[in-house]
Amino acid sequence: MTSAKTSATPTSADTRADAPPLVEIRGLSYSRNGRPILDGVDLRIPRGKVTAIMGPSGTGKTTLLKLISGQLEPDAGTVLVDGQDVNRLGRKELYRLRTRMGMLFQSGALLTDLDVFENVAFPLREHTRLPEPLLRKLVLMKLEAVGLRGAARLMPSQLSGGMARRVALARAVALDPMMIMYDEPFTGQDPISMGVLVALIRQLNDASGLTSIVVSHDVDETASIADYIYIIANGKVMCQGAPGAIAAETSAWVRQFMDGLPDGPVHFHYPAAPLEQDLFGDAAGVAAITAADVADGEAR
Ligand SMILES: Nc1ncnc2c1ncn2[C@@H]1O[C@H](COP(=O)(O)OP(=O)(O)OP(=O)(O)O)[C@@H](O)[C@H]1O
Repeated sequence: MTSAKTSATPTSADTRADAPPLVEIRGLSYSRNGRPILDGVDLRIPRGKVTAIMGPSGTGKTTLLKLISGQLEPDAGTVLVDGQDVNRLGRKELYRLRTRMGMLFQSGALLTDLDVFENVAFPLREHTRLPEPLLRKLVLMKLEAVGLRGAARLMPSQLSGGMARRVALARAVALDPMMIMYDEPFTGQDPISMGVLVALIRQLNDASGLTSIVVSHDVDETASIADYIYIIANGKVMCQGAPGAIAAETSAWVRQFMDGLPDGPVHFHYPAAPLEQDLFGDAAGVAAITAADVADGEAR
């Protein structure tokens, strides 16, 4: 008799190569005040993996996370999360789905009048009716996972920036979400804290069977833990691939972004008249920069 092969955990079953992605985005467009931010973006976030979304400042990465969590509504396209179209869900269903999405935003401050323990306990008290002894165990386990069980009774004002970010991370995973979205998790961290956070994101992802989306400008750190990278610019996916493939990519645009080169297809200089003309010509030279010059400069 042959026994059917069963997976040890639901997570290992979900991460099969043929499993549908946890997040699937098709033809997503979004504009603000008539200005297109995202323009026909297609993207797949596989289960159990760390997917990085990178791109220049102001290119719509945070906007994309807000569209995934249903905080914003797209002009066109669909966002499927765990098979559910977030823009077709009723309020209650969307709320329920959101409790399964952990978020760690750069500005995700801790509640200053609650200690570390109570900050992590907060979502559990809000969304569950767990008996106190069980809640206590869960909070301590989450704090243990980020290395801060010993800091449970400290107040946020007594924490370093890196510790505060780790407490926020413990709080973000308190409800055991299926996925976690990080928006610039390394900003303002010293190299040691950054190294700790980088390792922690990968560790939490793998140990808890999470799916992680990391939006970051920190190219090397992010590439070091990502399974797959999307680079977004001008409202579109400019490039995508495994970190090795992106590292081997030769396009001038991708090289400028990944290698942090000050000049390239994205210009260092805002379009201007020749320097000699500005310095030694008449003042009209400055006024002579027309809207057409600017448009031409941006198109180059
Ligand atoms: N509330 C808002 N009102 C109007 N415009 C906005 C608002 N929020 C964002 N934008 C604009 O939308 C565009 C995309 O912003 P978004 O924050 O998504 O970019 P980003 O890629 O995350 O940038 P960064 O890397 O600097 O955080 C930017 O041009 C920004 O100015």
